Amino acid sequence: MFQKKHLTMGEFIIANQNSFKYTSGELSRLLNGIRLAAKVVNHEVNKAGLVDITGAAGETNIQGEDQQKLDVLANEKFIQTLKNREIVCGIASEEEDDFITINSFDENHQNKYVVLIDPLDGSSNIDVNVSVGTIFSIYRRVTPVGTPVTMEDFLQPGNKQIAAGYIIYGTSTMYVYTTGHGVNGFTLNPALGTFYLSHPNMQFPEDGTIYSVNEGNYVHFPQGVKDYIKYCQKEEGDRPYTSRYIGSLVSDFHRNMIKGGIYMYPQTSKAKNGKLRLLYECNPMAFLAEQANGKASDGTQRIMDIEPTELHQRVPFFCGSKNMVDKVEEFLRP
Ligand SMILES: O=P(O)(O)OC[C@H]1O[C@](O)(COP(=O)(O)O)[C@@H](O)[C@@H]1O
Ligand SMILES: [Mg+2]
Ligand SMILES: [Mg+2]
Repeated sequence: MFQKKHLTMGEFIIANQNSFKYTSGELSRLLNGIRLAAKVVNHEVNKAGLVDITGAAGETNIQGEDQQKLDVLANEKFIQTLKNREIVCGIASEEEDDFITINSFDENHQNKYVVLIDPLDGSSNIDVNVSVGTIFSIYRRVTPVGTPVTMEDFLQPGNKQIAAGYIIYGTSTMYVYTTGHGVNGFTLNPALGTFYLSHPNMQFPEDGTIYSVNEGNYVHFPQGVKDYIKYCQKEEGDRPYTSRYIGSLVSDFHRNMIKGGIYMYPQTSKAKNGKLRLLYECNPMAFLAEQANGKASDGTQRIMDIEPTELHQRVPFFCGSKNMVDKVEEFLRP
């Protein structure tokens, strides 16, 4: 993998597209399409508060959540940009009840890729100027080219992903992705509008000292999670660990990947599958975690081996430094 620092993202994609099994330039164009939409959304996010793009949009999505104006705007920008790139045959989004079929310009369903997207992650942080993100997951279709895309193309296990990544709109804007050859991070130079390779070959430290969980739900957690949190807080060895929870999955994951830590969104007595969505939150973050020497599980099994059954299904999520995820699985074992 060619990872010379300060390469532009465009140069990096071209330099490395031969490491990709189906090299035809289509995946490169798809990754570049996401980069374009990310810049448009970044521009909007940066002026949140100045112009009327904060607050609720007045609609609820299929999850029963109030859609924020930026959820809707980001959803539109990514869908429009991907539609125009003549590569995608279908898109599924957190903000769309059902998947969207995208036909090729020649009307013969020639496109090969499906994209699953969380257009704006960390919606509860939009209005309070805390970092948010976008998460994406890419698969090759399983139904034959020349036919319309079907649900089967979206309900693939995470271990079939060909690429995944996120954009973080934070103190700087970064694009972090994998195509199954490690994880690389690119930082946007806002003056030039160009992403540069700033974080080559990102790796989770095997051990960490940060745990990220919404402790406000503590009383509703399974006993094993409660015991693990107590373990993190115990004065012993390199503990107590530090509690850090931003409330944006992308941002908590990003920090933990750099510093070493674990992010948890467990099941609760109120939500037996937790909150996070398997297809466009947990699978892409799990692919990145594993490619960065980390680990992701639902407490008992590998996230990427879960056979999906629904577009918006939720799963408990434990993700981060390998030894920390092993430890919480130990506490969760009956
Ligand atoms: O407020 P809670 O219940 O702790 O949930 C926070 C979690 O929910 C999310 O906001 C869910 O994602 P969306 O904002 O895309 O719906 C995660 O980013 C975050 O980690
Ligand atoms: Mg999300
Ligand atoms: Mg979202």
